[in-house]
Amino acid sequence: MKNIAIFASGTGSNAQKIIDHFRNSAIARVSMILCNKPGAGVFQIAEKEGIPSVLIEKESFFHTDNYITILKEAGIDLIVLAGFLWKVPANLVQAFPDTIINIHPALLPKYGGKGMYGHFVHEAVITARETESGITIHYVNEKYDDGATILQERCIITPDDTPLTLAGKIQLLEHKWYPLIVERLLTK
Ligand SMILES: Nc1nc2c(c(=O)[nH]1)N[C@@H](CN(C=O)c1ccc(C(=O)N[C@@H](CCC(=O)O)C(=O)O)cc1)CN2
Ligand SMILES: NCC(=O)N[C@@H]1O[C@H](COP(=O)([O-])[O-])[C@@H](O)[C@H]1O
Repeated sequence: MKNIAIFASGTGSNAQKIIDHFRNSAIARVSMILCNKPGAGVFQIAEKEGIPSVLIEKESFFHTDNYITILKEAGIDLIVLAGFLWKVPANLVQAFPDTIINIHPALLPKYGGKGMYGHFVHEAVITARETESGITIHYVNEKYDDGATILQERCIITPDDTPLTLAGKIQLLEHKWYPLIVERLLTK
């Protein structure tokens, strides 16, 4: 049984889909949820699902190895970032080589980097009059959105699309593909 830790900062819809995917699975389980935003919706998901949750404290996260210790002692096999809005520090990246993944709501390398998260991404894509967008699932390195790509899936943007309608198209792709990629990585 593999152990998954999910890092999130918001609603947690991707976390919920991953939890649902591995419910009653012999392959893996979501054994920990970590979040840096008190009151974030993902904490309600953790409580509902009976999954231990951790509130990430900024100073400790960026200046100690405390969370590395927590994750190692929990026997975490894969760290899944799902709307986590802080840069994972180098010590954590180095402690879990090729074991941290992220989902980005655009087709990297475009529309990535500092400031490019959530609705900001979709607004930039619509403003640029792109005819397609999509998702990128990638390994996490010390930089934002710079790690090796694992999967990209695309969606068409129509002239009547807004940042909100595009977000809906992107979310459907995320919810379909992220759980499948997590399982593929844990069974290869
Ligand atoms: N070391 C890494 N850490 C993280 C990565 C990564 O690729 N490497 N991905 C991000 C997720 N992400 C895009 O996919 C992303 C999230 C947030 C930001 C950003 O600009 N954040 C703001 C802070 C926002 C806040 O605190 O509310 C900032 O850094 O000023 C960019 C990209 C997760 N971590
Ligand atoms: N650059 C990072 C970024 O923008 N991540 C995005 O945050 C959302 C989290 O939604 P959720 O909390 O409902 O899973 C997702 O759309 C994810 O792609």
